[in-house]
Amino acid sequence: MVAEPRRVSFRDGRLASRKAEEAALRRYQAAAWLESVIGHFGLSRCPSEQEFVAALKNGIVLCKAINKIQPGAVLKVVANAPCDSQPSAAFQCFENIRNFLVAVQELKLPRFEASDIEKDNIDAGSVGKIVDCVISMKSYHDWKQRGGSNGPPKHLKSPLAARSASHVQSEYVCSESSSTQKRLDLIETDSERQTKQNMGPNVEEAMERLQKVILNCMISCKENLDNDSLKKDPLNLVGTILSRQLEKEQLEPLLQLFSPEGATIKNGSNLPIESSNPQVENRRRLLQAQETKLLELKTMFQEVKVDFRSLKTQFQDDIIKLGDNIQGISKAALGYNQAVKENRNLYNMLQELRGNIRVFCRIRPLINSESVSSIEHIGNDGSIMVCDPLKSQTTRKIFQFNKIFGPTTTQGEVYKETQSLIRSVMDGYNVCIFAYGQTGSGKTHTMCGPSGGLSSQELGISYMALNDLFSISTSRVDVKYDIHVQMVEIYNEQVRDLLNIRTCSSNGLLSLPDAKMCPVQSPSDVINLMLLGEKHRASSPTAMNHRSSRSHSILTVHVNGKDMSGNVTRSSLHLVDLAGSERVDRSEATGDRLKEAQHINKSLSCLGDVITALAQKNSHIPYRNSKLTQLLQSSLGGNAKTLMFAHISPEADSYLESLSTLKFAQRASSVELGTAHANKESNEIRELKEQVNTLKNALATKEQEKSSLKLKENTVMRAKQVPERTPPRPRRLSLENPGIGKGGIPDRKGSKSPLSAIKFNRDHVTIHDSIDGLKINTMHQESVMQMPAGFSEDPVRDETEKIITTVDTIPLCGLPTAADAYISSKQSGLDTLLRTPCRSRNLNLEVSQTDEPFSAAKSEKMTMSNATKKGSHLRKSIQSSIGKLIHGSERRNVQHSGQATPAKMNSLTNCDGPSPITADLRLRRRQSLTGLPPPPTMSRRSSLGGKSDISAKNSPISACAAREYKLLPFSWVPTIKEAPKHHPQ
Ligand SMILES: Nc1ncnc2c1ncn2[C@@H]1O[C@H](COP(=O)(O)OP(=O)(O)OP(=O)(O)O)[C@@H](O)[C@H]1O
Repeated sequence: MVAEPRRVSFRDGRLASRKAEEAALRRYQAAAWLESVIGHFGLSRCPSEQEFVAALKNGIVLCKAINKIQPGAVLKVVANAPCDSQPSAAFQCFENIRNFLVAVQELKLPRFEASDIEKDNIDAGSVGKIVDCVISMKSYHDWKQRGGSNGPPKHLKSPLAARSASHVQSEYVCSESSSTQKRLDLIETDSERQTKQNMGPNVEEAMERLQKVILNCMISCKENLDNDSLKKDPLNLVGTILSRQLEKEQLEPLLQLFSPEGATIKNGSNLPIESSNPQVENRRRLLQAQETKLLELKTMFQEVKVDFRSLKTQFQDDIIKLGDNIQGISKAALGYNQAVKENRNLYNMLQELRGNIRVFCRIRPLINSESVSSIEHIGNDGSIMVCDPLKSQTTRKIFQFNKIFGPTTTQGEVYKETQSLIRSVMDGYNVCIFAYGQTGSGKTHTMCGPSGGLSSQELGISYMALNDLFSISTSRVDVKYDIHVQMVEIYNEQVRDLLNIRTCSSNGLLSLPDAKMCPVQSPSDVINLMLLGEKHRASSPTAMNHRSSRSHSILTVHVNGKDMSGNVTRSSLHLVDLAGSERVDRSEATGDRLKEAQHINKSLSCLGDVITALAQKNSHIPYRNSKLTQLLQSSLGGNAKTLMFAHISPEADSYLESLSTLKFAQRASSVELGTAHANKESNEIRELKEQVNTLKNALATKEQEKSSLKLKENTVMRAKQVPERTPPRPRRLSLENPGIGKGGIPDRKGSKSPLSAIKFNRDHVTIHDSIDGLKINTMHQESVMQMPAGFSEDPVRDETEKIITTVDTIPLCGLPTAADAYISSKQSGLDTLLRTPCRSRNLNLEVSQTDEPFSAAKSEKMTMSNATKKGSHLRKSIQSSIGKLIHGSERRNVQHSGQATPAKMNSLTNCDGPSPITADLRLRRRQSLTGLPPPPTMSRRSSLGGKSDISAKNSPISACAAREYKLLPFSWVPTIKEAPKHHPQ
């Protein structure tokens, strides 16, 4: 439809300016009223249309105003909602306006449409409606203030409409506009009034609305506003106007209302317009507005959706990247953790190799859960951070140990970490575990469990350790274990047996000879013994602990194992529950308790001194300052594996004690004990020991017999009283003098004999193999905390250890096995045997006679194999040698030497008969003894009588001497090679 060009006349111009004036006047009026009601809201006194609309756009002012005149009209005013481009803000504004309009409607005041105030390009009509609404609110307000008298307020419409309602006095209406108003009043004709009456209240409202619409239409269609047309056919005029307007606004329902018969009024396009209820219409409009809004929102939503999608993609990309990064970081963290773990393992290994005292720290739970803890952090790597929470300015201190157990750690978890150490007892290691810490910090809890608590969860380390030892002993079917238990306490510097109540007498070494050694067969035996021991242990209540141990208790478990092949292990496990250090002011100890506390503190201070001295590697370690340090000496300075549990009370008021414990523990962890050795004894060593023992006994018997023989001989001689004395028998000399002094100890001064050469040889060999084994035994002996001699060791072993200790001091080099053999034999009487022809022990010594450099390993190997193969043969030969020594004559010896055993046949061919070498050696020996050149021929008799050496070649002593020469250092060997030259043949 093409719009008709508008005719602009002078009158139109005047009217427009008038209308503008009117509108402005009303706007000012509305603004002034709003300001008077809600206060200044940023609008000038004479606002432009734009300013006016902008100030009311968010609906806050309007809502506030209507709430003033009708409190609670708008329940929810969305404050501070600038109607910017934000959808949420726009929606809030819309909410305000909508609520306002609903309230206005409820008050039956003229209203405008939400779209009127939201329009970006405002028009006069819309602003006019808003102004009308405000002015009507003002009227309503005035009416209410007047007490609601004189009927319901008349609402002033737009300037023109206001004039038409001429009955209503308006102070703001200028007198100049009266003529115009009069003209406009024609709108409300008599017939109209009649219609209004017929229509009822709804229709009245619809009429009002229609008036408004018409007015707007008239404003925009000014050409029709001449008196004649209005007077002639106002209905027709209005119809025309409306039909035009309808094109624009589609106000069919209103037009239908306007029709007096309710008949259909044709619009410009002659289409029927359906009648409608104004409320429905309002709703429809509202709906439309909302739909529009919804569409906008939909569009916005679509945009947001797109944005969201892109954000989602971006987010997913970021997540993937983040995942990759996290994976990288977690890999690095894993690697780091592994490195830390390896580091710790290596550190622990290093400590183990060095033999450091291992230190575990255990923190007991707070007794009063409301107290403040001084433990700030417990690290997985064995670090602990403490601070004094009672001081505002406190420095944090960090300590590092092998392991930290927090307050929630169970007994089982603690034992798990200790298990490997305890298990090594079964492999022959000495182990010492001691619990240290202030009174009440949980030492007894760790070692023995809580008082009376013997459930599997609560058992202390001691019980669990013994259980474990028993389970290992039953699982190892090839080893037979004997387990014995001792339990003592140090109470006021006295050592007391807890399993057999009496005070142990202590010698200078503070051994426990009197402590009862109880064999145990099962864990229940142990539990019974421990309960007995704990019952006897001194404990009393103090202010710090209701069951304070007043003594140091030491539970020692001795484990002796023997396997099928006869290998033996001996080890011991010391489980020490120290008494706690205490500040007597805090423990409130008096009388006996005070005395106990003094002794406890003194002995712990001595322990501290020992630890410090060990840590500083001092030459003097003050073990003897207290009974405790004396008892722990082997564990602190020996070859044992030692573990210390440092116990901490986490309470803030125990901070100083905790700090002192941590410092002590740190010092202890730096103590290097040296590598621990297993106390293993092989079967071979044991056999050798047995042999030594047998030989010792044989020697003793022989000595006895020899002295009795001598006695007999003297008696016979004395009885015969022969005037011509028989010349002394060199044979006797040869038996008695060389090498053997009184009591079987070789005469070292007789160095002219080949044995002296062996002595020389011995001086140049190194202790090896079996000597080492014996030495280990010595160390073991030292580390067994000097337990009762009767129980732990046999005399032979003691003897052997003495021997080794003596030998140890002699600088030796080369020929280790020879030295070993010599040393063992010399002390046990074997030196005599060395001169006998049937000593398989010498087999290995043959090796040294070759020109090739001596191979220690070869020799060792030979020694081992010989020792194994010829074990029984050795024993036989020793026995026969002893027989010979006691009874044998040279002749028999010669004969005997001729009857070589298979072993001898193999290896001692040179010794078995007269050979050039043996003859030569004999000659040499005789020469060395007599200093005379050897005669060309000598009878055997003369040899014995010292006159002739004929039979010397057949002498077993010579034969043996020949072997002994072969044992001598390399300087002897060339002489042997030269022997054939001097051979009488
Ligand atoms: N890890 C723990 N979990 C639960 N309770 C504990 C723990 N450690 C110690 N306790 C409790 O704390 C109290 C004191 O412990 P305990 O008697 O073992 O200390 P102590 O160091 O041996 O003291 P004292 O040196 O005076 O003998 C006990 O009641 C014990 O049950």
